[in-house]
Amino acid sequence: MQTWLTFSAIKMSTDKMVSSAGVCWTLADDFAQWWAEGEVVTGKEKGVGSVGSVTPISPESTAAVAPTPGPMEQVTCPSLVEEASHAAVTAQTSGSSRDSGSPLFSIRPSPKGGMGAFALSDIAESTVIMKELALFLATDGKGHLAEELEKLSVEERTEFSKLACYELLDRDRDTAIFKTNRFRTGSSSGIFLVASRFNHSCNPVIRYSYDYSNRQLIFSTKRDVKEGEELTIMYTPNSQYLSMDYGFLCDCGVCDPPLKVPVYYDRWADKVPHETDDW
Ligand SMILES: C[S@@+](CC[C@H](N)C(=O)[O-])C[C@H]1O[C@@H](n2cnc3c(N)ncnc32)[C@H](O)[C@@H]1O
Repeated sequence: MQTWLTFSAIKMSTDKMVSSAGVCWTLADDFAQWWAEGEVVTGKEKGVGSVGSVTPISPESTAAVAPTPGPMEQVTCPSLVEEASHAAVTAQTSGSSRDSGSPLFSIRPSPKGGMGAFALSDIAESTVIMKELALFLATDGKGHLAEELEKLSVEERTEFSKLACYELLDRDRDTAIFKTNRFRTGSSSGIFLVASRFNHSCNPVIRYSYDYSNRQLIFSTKRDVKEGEELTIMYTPNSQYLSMDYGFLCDCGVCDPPLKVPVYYDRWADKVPHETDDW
């Protein structure tokens, strides 16, 4: 019998509570920092413009081969549902705001494609369903990803290679996996093995923020969730980038016409953790 990977809500001790100061972060602040530090170096990072009005770069620099998705081989990662990875264990033990130890969600095949996260019970609005440490952080800088991958154990490296991969993002498979799954964590991006399994919706169920103090990605519900519902996040507020950056066309039904893009949005910054509800 197959056992899905499940995630429990564990009561947080006071010292593990996240300070709001640690979570608060804006793209504008961070962009100013990269710019000043000269960390804006390659590919997507070559934003043009000033903080607050970042000019989108052309699709070619992200999906060099073609702007529209062709047939792609989706890594469905069958073994993920049976093995608790390093990050999964971290996610479990990092707890949530709910007192019960019962599982809140499982990772299993999704009708959207590949794997997805699904609620195992009704979950109330504003529940922290997961806190996850990064498997690693890396920039797009030449060689940095390879350097970080070198540091992983064999098991961690295997988990990374099982993640979904939109192959048109890069000829190098590791880089393509990195780009398909990364979350922005300031001047670098992080790979979070469990968070990587959450699919996109333009009307997502989950909001996510990054806690710099504890280096955790925090997922919480935006509204009440019903048992069995897929737990989705928003990768980008502009659905036209989903085909170029992730290889699928959005069929959520709420993004046509496209969602309003806030002025501070930089398309370099897909999957930017945030705290507000304004997109
Ligand atoms: C970060 S992964 C998300 C988890 C992925 N489904 C898996 O199996 O690991 C991103 C990939 O998931 C798929 N995906 C995510 N959201 C989707 C959606 N709303 N509709 C179709 N495919 C989606 C796309 O293939 C995308 O490249």
